[in-house]
Amino acid sequence: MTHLEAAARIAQLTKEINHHNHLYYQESRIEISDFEFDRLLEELVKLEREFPDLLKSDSPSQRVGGTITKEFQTVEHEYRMLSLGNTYTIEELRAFDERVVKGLGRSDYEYFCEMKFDGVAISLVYENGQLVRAVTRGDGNKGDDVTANVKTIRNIPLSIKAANVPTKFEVRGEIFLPIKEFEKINAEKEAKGEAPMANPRNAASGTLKMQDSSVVAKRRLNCYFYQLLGENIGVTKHDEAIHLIESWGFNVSPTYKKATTIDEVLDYIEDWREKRYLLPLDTDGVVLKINDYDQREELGFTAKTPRWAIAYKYKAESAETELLSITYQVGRTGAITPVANLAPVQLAGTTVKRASLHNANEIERLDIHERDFVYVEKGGEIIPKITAVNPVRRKAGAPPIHYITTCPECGTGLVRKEGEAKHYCPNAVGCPPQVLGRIEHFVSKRAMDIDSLGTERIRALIDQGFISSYADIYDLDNKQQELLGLEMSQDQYEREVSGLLYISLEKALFALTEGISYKQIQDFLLENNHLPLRDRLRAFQVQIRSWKKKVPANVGMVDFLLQNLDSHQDLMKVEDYVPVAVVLEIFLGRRVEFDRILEASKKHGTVHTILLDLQLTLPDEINERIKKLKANTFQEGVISNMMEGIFKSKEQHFEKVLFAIGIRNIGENTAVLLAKHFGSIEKLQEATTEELLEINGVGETLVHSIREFFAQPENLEHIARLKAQGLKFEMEERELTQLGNALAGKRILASGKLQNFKRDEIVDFVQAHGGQYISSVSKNLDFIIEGEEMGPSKKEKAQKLGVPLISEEEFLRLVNGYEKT
Ligand SMILES: NC(=O)c1ccc[n+]([C@@H]2O[C@H](COP(=O)([O-])OP(=O)(O)OC[C@H]3O[C@@H](n4cnc5c(N)ncnc54)[C@H](O)[C@@H]3O)[C@@H](O)[C@H]2O)c1
Ligand SMILES: [Zn+2]
Repeated sequence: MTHLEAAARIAQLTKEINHHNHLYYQESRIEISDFEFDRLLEELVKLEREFPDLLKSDSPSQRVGGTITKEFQTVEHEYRMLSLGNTYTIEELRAFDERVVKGLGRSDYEYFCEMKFDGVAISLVYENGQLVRAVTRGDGNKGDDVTANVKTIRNIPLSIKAANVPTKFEVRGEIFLPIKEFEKINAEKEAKGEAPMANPRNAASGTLKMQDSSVVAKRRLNCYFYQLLGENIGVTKHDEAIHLIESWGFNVSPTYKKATTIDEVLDYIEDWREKRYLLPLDTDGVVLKINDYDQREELGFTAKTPRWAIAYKYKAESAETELLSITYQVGRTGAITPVANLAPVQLAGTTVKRASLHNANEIERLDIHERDFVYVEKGGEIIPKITAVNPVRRKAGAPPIHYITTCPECGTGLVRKEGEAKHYCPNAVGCPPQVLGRIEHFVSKRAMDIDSLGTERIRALIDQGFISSYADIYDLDNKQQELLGLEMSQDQYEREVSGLLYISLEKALFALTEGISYKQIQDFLLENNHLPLRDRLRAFQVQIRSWKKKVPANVGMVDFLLQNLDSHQDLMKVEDYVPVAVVLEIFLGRRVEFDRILEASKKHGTVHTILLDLQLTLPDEINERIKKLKANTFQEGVISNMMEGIFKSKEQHFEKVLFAIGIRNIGENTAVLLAKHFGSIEKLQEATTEELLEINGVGETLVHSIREFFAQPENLEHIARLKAQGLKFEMEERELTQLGNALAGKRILASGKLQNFKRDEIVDFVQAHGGQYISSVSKNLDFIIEGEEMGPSKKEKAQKLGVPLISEEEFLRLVNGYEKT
């Protein structure tokens, strides 16, 4: 490589690495795996070594990757927080060991092996036994002061009472989100239709940088400690330090081990290669450190890493498998997510059947064709990822995958907003998962608060055609009769391509027989599932005889089923299922022609709705039998409970209704602001852009959302219907004091001139959001809002007392940010 080529490549690598560092540390996101990232960095280091004159002091090879964010106070570290050199190969580990021998001039040293925890580095400073500061690694020299957030982590000791505690010391460790917790949060996010978080590490770093500690407290972050620093701390070896901090109450992972040779280190690495998946957190390797502090000092440091420690990183496991198909999921906000269905393959201790594909760009980038063999990898992410296609195994003539252009749920043409990678279904009012999302929001606690309408019930009502918008909820009152017996779940049904509805064989046999439990039938069918359908039914008759359960009646009913199946042979297409029409014919055959039953079973999704369509009056005995075909059904208690909740919700105040109708970007607090300001939905609808922008916290985006909402005729129709039902679309005469809880428990003072508030307005505003306004500077304050021309003496006092100052803008973001979470 020529000097010129090297210079160009170095510039390119620098740009790329800086980009990934920014994503990783600033935005808690990744676009490439750690392995790919480390390869880029390695290439850069190699080039810089070859062409030393091209090494710049601000090269990413010379700096610790993180940076400082402006939302937090910046604090200088007393001892620099460094990176670790890392390697993915055993050879390089041995080379490291040889360098240690050379550096020390002898080989009587010990290694201390620890797992490399994949979280966020943190430094805690204690003075006189009290936690005084928690700071992120930042750029290694300076970091963000995140003390308030760290204090919410339960197993971090706020004060330490022990005899041997030095007056001042620092401990370092890794903050992480336990995998279980991560999965729980993601499940909740998914249920709300929000984008899930990519992996526990990103989730932990994102959480740690939140502005509102009360939200941080709800996420159960945890921490493992692995370093003690300070003057006169009374230990000379790392293992002693670990035991000491453990005795002071710091959480230490019990996975550490001492080793006297590099071979013992390699054993440790092998030992944990698979076992690490059983740990409660993600780990990405092993760190080995020289145990003795004097020896560490002898070895010293490079610009960004110690020479006495190194990380061995496990390379993400990869496996090859066949792509079977791609499913396109529609989220509750209309976002489309493609998911690859794979031939099952073993990977990192689990069986993988699905992998995420993110978006259309990703499919294009990978150049996936139908039925390709693909490589899947489990990196930092919980859901495995397709990393590449194996072109050698591509089937001749396999067409490339074309991204869908219409919504798989409702058929509407998909759109893609500028600058966004995802496609969306724009049919917010008619697309079933979006309708579900909107109705869930409408009935939620902080909106109309109808808790008797849970997700499963809403889904049942939508699927069976009883509601298709939130306005329909208030018409259910007139349909109570039809709701009786509505099926909650439709798991026992299957629909065949022609549209015909099938029901599971066990449900059918359960309804046709008497005195035999559902469990007995299931067990019998499972044991005999090697037999073809007709033989299985005959065997079942033999079984009924040996059970001696109502033999003539039960055997006779199974005979009916066999006969009916014979006469409708053309309908039998789904394994382990029988056509609903064929079963119903046995019960209803004398009352209605088969063709009508058949037609109805093509139109409807449940036995309940088929029967409503047929409009028959049936004797109780038959009704009881048919009921056994259904899954959980709506009973009178459930219905009256639902109706009561719906009726009561009409009392909800205007601001709740305004929040409930789901205008994009209107959160709970904004709804209150708008309701208070305009007083009625008409006034809001008529408001000019200028009038809207005058309100604190209303920006262009919100104005656009409001316009968009009122431009849709369906929304206007829904509002008209809700109004007719008596919902409140205007403010009542009453004192409005409580706006929200964003500042709950916070003690706040504002100083200097504020842009958005007059003196008494800010007091009201703080109180209305649950905070307490304090009139003088004291150490009890959580923070001070720093206005223009804040008095210097006040400022000095605040800084002395360690009370954080935040700008007015940050303060507003705090209140509004809370609203959005
Ligand atoms: N995929 C991407 O886009 C991307 C971007 C930037 C960085 N990265 C990855 O992140 C890593 C970041 O590098 P880095 O400079 O933060 O160093 P590092 O994470 O490789 O190593 C240093 C850090 O390890 C942590 N650590 C965990 N367990 C430890 C233990 N037992 N003892 C000591 N430290 C322990 C500490 O937080 C320490 O700060 C790189 O290896 C790279 O793979 C990836
Ligand atoms: Zn759709």
